[in-house]
Amino acid sequence: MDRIKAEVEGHPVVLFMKGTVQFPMCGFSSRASQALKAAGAQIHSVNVLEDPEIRANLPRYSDWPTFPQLFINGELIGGCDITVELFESGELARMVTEAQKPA
Ligand SMILES: N[C@@H](CCC(=O)N[C@@H](CS)C(=O)NCC(=O)O)C(=O)O
Repeated sequence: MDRIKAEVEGHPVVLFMKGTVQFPMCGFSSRASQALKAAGAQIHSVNVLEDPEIRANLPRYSDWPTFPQLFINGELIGGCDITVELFESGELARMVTEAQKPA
């Protein structure tokens, strides 16, 4: 739980996914990472397939059962469907721009 907290609080845009942004291992993770990239996000990704402990505990931390999971500024935004919807409405670009603004 401490490691998950450190990840989500250590970067403005965090995507827990299956595989990597370059080599996604699941269609949902692929779509979410593509939408984030298109929205201009600098994605900090965590490959849950390589980290069974995070894979097992993240759903309890976030109260969200599946992957991918997107966090912006430490807050759960949702999975693939929500990420793509936010991208299509233009809201995702606004959110990542705001989150990545230098302090
Ligand atoms: N509707 C979901 C779809 C995500 C989904 O169904 N993910 C599955 C397949 S990758 C999952 O995480 N299953 C549980 C697991 O693999 O631990 C979304 O918007 O993210």
